[in-house]
Amino acid sequence: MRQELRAELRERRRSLSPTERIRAANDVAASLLSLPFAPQSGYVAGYWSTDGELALHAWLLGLPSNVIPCLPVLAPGKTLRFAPYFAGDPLQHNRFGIPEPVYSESSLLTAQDMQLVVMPLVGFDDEGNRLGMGGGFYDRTFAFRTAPDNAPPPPWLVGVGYDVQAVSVGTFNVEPWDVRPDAICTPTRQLLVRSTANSFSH
Ligand SMILES: Nc1nc2c(c(=O)[nH]1)N(C=O)[C@@H](CNc1ccc(C(=O)N[C@@H](CCC(=O)O)C(=O)O)cc1)CN2
Ligand SMILES: Nc1ncnc2c1ncn2[C@@H]1O[C@H](COP(=O)(O)OP(=O)(O)OP(=O)(O)O)[C@@H](O)[C@H]1O
Repeated sequence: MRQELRAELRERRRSLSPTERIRAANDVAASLLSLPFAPQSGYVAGYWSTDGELALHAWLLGLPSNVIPCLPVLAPGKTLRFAPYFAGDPLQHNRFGIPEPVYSESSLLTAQDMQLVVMPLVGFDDEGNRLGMGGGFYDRTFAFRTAPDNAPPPPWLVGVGYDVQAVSVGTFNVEPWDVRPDAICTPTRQLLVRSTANSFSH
């Protein structure tokens, strides 16, 4: 069921016009930069948009100068690590054909090193539940944010997608391993699931 829904939602985001994409990238950048927990220093991670994903270049350009942007890198065990990336740095394709920075093992950063991570959405609902590409990469990488550890942020996790990726609550089942983002930003909405490090919301 998740697979059919993913196919439909991926098709929806691929079919948006260039004008809609440019506007969405600017609006989401403003939304991300205005989050109550937007970091002023440290490492943050975005993603290199593919398959119609909402592009993050406008957000990257607007980051405070003490913030170091990173991109996800495929790591052993179907997890992610992160490598600093600045415009113009060399890239290489991973096994999904998604560009990653050309990195040395020793320069890789872990999930715990990040202040904030933007996670691409395939779908989401009004309770802030997230549907991804289906690899479980983000879920595995940030499993320490869910039971039994329930570690508080950072990293703050923020889902990003277009408004057409919204579905009603119950359209997809939430699984025990699903990591719920702390916020979801779309071009028109900023859904705060949790906005302080101390408060747990359900
Ligand atoms: N831009 C971006 N980068 C990302 C992710 C993402 O969702 N978006 N990821 C988020 O997890 C990780 C990669 N996860 C992925 C999981 C599945 C597929 C994918 O295209 N699967 C194909 C078929 C599988 C295959 O080629 O073996 C498909 O579903 O059609 C791509 C990336 C890390 N980097
Ligand atoms: N913490 C975990 N430990 C082991 N396996 C996991 C974990 N989290 C997810 N998985 C596995 O990953 C698979 C895909 O999970 P799911 O459908 O939730 O992916 P997704 O959140 O859509 O993808 P992604 O996180 O890559 O964007 C599931 O079959 C699940 O068994």
